[in-house]
Amino acid sequence: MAKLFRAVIMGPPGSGKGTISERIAQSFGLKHLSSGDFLRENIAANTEAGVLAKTYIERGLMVPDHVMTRLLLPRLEEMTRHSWLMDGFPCTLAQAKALNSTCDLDLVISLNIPYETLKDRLSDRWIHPASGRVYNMGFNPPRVQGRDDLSGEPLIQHDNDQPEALVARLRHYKDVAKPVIDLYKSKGILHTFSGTETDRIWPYINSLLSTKILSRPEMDTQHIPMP
Ligand SMILES: Nc1ncnc2c1ncn2[C@H]1C[C@H](O)[C@@H](COP(=O)(O)OP(=O)(O)OP(=O)(O)O)O1
Ligand SMILES: Nc1nc2c(ncn2[C@@H]2O[C@H](COP(=O)(O)OP(=O)(O)O)[C@@H](O)[C@H]2O)c(=O)[nH]1
Repeated sequence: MAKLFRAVIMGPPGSGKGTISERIAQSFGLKHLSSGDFLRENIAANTEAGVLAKTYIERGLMVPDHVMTRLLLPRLEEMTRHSWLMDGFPCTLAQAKALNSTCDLDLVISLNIPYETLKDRLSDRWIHPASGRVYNMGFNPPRVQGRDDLSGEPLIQHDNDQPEALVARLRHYKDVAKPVIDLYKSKGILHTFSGTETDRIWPYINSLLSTKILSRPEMDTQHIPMP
């Protein structure tokens, strides 16, 4: 059996982690795992960790490391037969160390996007809160303005996506991500991509992954695109 592939995608808010993860999942058959999705599922199901996480998210705060690891690591440990790409975790050194003790990562993608680009994208980001699906009025608009494509429910904007909150969020990202990036650099698995447009970065990520993921048929067949 081909070796399973484990990857992480990192980057500041608005850098395109979710957008690029979806493309990777579609093209390479990896399962796209998202910390935000796990949190939303747990909040909806009223689990102990979900109830706790909600109190932080409602205040616009990061969820504490021990809650994140308690929530995510058992789920990752269960995924013994799937290759996956994790988006949104780890985002602190403590989370990275906890993940390290659970699995060996093959690759880390780090997105390096200029501030002005992040500001423009996020001020135009619309979200379907129940699912976390994201839209951008210029880049990937919903089919019906202001409505989620699948459910038809209204889209919202987050206050913390607006420029006033963004500077603090980016500063926080830089502070907490730096030691994580240094750790993955020292392990020799970090690949950084810089640019202002997802469509221009994507071919480079695509060709990197094409060299790393050789045996697609062994992967989760549900996610393999039809020929
Ligand atoms: N690894 C994590 N550690 C702590 N808190 C987290 C983590 N991942 C997500 N959260 C929390 C903070 C977020 O406000 C909330 C929802 O996450 P997410 O859906 O990734 O949205 P987001 O919009 O804040 O991130 P981004 O702007 O990077 O896409 O969950
Ligand atoms: N204009 C523009 N918007 C983009 C591009 N790539 C992603 N977006 C949008 O920018 C926002 C942030 O992207 P997202 O994937 O949510 O980033 P994340 O916060 O890192 O997960 C979303 O509204 C995307 O639709 C791009 O190349 N150009």
